[in-house]
Amino acid sequence: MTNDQLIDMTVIKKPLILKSSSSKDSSGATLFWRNLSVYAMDRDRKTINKQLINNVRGVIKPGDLTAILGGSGSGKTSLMTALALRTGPGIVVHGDIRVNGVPVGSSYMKYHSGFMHQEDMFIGTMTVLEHLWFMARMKFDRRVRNREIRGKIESLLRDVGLIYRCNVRIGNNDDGKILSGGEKKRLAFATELLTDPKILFLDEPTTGQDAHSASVLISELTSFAAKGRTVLCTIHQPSSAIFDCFRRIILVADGRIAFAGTSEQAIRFFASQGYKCPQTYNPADFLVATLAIAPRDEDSSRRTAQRICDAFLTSEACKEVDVNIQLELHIAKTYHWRNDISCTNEFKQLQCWLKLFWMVHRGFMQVLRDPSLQLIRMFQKLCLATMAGLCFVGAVNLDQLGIQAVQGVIFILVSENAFFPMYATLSLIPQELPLFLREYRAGMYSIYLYYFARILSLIPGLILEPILFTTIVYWLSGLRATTDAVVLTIMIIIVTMNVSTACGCFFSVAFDSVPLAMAYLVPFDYILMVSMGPFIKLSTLSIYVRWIRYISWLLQSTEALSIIQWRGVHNISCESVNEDLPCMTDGSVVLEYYDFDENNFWMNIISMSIIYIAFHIFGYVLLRRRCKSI
Ligand SMILES: Nc1ncnc2c1ncn2[C@@H]1O[C@H](COP(=O)(O)OP(=O)(O)OP(=O)(O)O)[C@@H](O)[C@H]1O
Repeated sequence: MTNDQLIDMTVIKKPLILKSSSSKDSSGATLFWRNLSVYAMDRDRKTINKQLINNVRGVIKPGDLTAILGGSGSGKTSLMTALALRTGPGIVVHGDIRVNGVPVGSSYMKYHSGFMHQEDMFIGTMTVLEHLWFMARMKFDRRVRNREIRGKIESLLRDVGLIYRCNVRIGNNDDGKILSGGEKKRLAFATELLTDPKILFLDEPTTGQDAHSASVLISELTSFAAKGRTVLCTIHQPSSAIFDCFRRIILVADGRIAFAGTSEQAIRFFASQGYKCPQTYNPADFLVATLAIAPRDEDSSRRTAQRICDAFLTSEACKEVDVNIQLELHIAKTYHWRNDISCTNEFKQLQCWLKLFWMVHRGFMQVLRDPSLQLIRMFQKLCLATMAGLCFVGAVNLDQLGIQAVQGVIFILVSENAFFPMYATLSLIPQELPLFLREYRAGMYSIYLYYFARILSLIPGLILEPILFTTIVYWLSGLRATTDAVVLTIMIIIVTMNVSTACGCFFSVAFDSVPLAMAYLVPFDYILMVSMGPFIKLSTLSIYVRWIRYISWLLQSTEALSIIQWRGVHNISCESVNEDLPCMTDGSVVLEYYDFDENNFWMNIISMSIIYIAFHIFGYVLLRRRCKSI
């Protein structure tokens, strides 16, 4: 879909009823919490490392734009992620979090709330439109038609001012066509608005934006809240104009609530505690500065903050919070219809295979559009294949020296299509893990779908590359010129490359970083390489590494390729050989010399396939474990 198509698209006459994950129930959501504490656990997950939030309560209502304010490290993000039920595994939340008086779980929040994170994460190679389209497909009910999705995306792009940037790539840093930091924030905002969530959480939405863009975003939030949505955001140093837009504020200091209510109430409350905001001061700055823990005067500023938090507990504003909570509980008991908040059953997720399609599509675009990865890689393959092939021009003959040349070409074919892809895949998971975890935790897809989609999107490259490389080397070196031999050689090299990539995937999941994965992979590769065949007779391998025979796909690949070249060859000449040296006139003798068995051909292919599946199964299991533990 082009920009023009999108802009000129016929306006849909009847009102859109988008069956997003949250739009089925149009009633508002009053979120309240009581006795809420949040703890960060130690690595062992048994002992508490730090209390992030200390026994707090509060209410936010539909229609209100509420801001959580506080100094850096005061606990704003911890409070908001706890309320959104999106804390990581190392965080424990204790307390009562309810919507419309009913306790809610993370699945409710997944379906009915949006969460805009402080750090934007996008796939830089996608355009704005492609990104929103992908998100819509993943988040919308499957009954929503494409036309409706287009309409929704168009109106959102207009609202956030990105309509004329819809075909621009989101970009990373090194490519000319990229969105600015502020535009990325607006895109992240539009992404969350796609599903029209009942509750919207935003962590520092204005960070990185100029004053004008920040005000535009806040006014967008105000209009979104005005539609009966509940909006809660954390914010750092808002300007006076932005501060005035917040219907209610929650001030946080050292994990406690220092105030909750309107900004006017806050200023009056602080004045009553002896902290009067000067006329010319930005009230937000004043309130945050009063509560901030000054590094040079930590004890005294901490005492001040604690005193204000204690005073808030006996204030009128706190009583108002309590009254509101009691009222919500009473309404929930009296009007049972309001309790029907678990309408997620009606939501029909996109079918697995369609999700897989969109994820593979995104993966393809990532691979295809990454010039650093694709073009350079193909060019490199082409050059390497030509150079390697040229080294063997005229050397592959049916004589004693030719035997060495054939085994040399086989070594080049196997090693070049094994080691490079293996190392190239090592960065795959560490690079993508943060985005994947975010999307997985937002309930967009399952772990197995992600893993499967990622493998599928790599496969075209893993077929094209070996075909290109093998064809050039095969032709230049002049290996056995029968169709069978060429096709089988290409097939085995494709399998070899795929197994190597599966091994790379496994190591990339197993270790947190690329250097750590390399530290383990390099010695493993040495063993694989030494036991490939050309360097040592397999029967003389030390007993400690003899097992490698069963798991070394490099050895199995070398054996299969050697069988292709030497099976049925009976006329190797001995003319150029010194009379004292043995002469191998038959292909079967050559295979024997390397301890290869002619009957192992299909067994090798089956073994390589089993190793491929095993690496991916282990990779998937480890990825699952990592997702549950990070
Ligand atoms: N997982 C954790 N383990 C230990 N300490 C943590 C953890 N998460 C947060 N903290 C600490 O808890 C405190 C509150 O963190 P939080 O991110 O909620 O603050 P914040 O008010 O959002 O800060 P900022 O405005 O700088 O983002 C900080 O001192 C932080 O270092």
